Amino acid sequence: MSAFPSDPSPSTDARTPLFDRMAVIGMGLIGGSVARRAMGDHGIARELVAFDADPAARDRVRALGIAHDVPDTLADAVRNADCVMLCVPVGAMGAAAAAAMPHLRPGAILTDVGSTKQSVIREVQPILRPEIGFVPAHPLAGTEHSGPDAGFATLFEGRWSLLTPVDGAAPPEAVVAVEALWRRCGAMTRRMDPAHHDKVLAIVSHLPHLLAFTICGTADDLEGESRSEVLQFAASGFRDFTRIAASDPTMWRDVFLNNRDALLEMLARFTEDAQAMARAIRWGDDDFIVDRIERGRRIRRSLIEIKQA
Ligand SMILES: NC(=O)C1=CN([C@@H]2O[C@H](COP(=O)(O)OP(=O)(O)OC[C@H]3O[C@@H](n4cnc5c(N)ncnc54)[C@H](O)[C@@H]3O)[C@@H](O)[C@H]2O)C=CC1
Ligand SMILES: O=C(O)C(=O)Cc1ccc(O)cc1
Repeated sequence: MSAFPSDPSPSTDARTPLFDRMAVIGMGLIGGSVARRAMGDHGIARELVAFDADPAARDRVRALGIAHDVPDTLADAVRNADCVMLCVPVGAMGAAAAAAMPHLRPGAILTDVGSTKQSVIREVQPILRPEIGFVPAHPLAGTEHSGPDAGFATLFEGRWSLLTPVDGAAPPEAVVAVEALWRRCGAMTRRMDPAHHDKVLAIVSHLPHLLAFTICGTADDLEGESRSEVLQFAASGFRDFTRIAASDPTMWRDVFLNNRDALLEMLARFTEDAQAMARAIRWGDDDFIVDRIERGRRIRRSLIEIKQA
């Protein structure tokens, strides 16, 4: 494995590419965004190869010109790559890693962008060849859109990318190289324990998506006039939920099923808190209600302060 220097700068200047040949597997929102960034001469890869299991997606990637090469097999895409990034739904990570493994060249780095980290590690680690470095990662950036047309090169700018390296799964220089890759995508990086990652993401991302899907379902179940009025008079609160609820079903089914324990724990806590709010409304407990709303406002203000800092 070649030695990669530590690269703390988030600069986007053209420079010596980190990788000679990088392969992106799964050319949807995230893979398509990484590919567009890498094709934009940000010192990421000299050659960007892309593969998607869906032939229509491969054709679209060719038409968009967001990869140097789009082979028809995963084996051809990963062969001779020094970095392979899996950008498929988390439920497909194990199969994609297994399909790639025999064709990876010794010293190659295998990384992923999955929204859950323990499940991906559980599936990839047992099949990892000793001469391959595996560096799990997760960019905290996305939209409700999916597919090859949804990506854009600036998606990761100013956003976090969390790395959850596992002892013995990759040499230190492979972890540094993946950090450098995300910085060249414009992201800030942090290393995190995989179990901790899954707990944090359960509350900041997975539970909010679950709530959005559920509230839209609840509104959709209303009968007659009330149901049509939901759409007619939807104010910004409900609209904000519908944006999140427009996200890809396969991706989110996989996230929920692959972060089951942490998500169910957060859902149980949420349900308890929602019940406490229901009780306060029933009994007219003004102080409790105001206290909860003020907490929400404080969190919103501190988020805006962090963004402006
Ligand atoms: N959408 C988002 O906002 C974010 C998603 N992620 C993670 O990134 C990954 C990709 O998500 P998106 O790009 O949003 O999904 P997407 O649905 O836009 O794209 C996924 C692509 O993977 C392809 N695919 C599925 N199985 C495959 C396989 N076995 N081999 C090759 N290609 C395969 C599909 O045909 C599709 O084109 C997921 O693991 C997701 O959890 C991470 C951060 C944000
Ligand atoms: O669109 C949104 O609101 C998101 O929350 C994007 C997102 C979705 C999944 C992730 O794992 C990370 C970020």
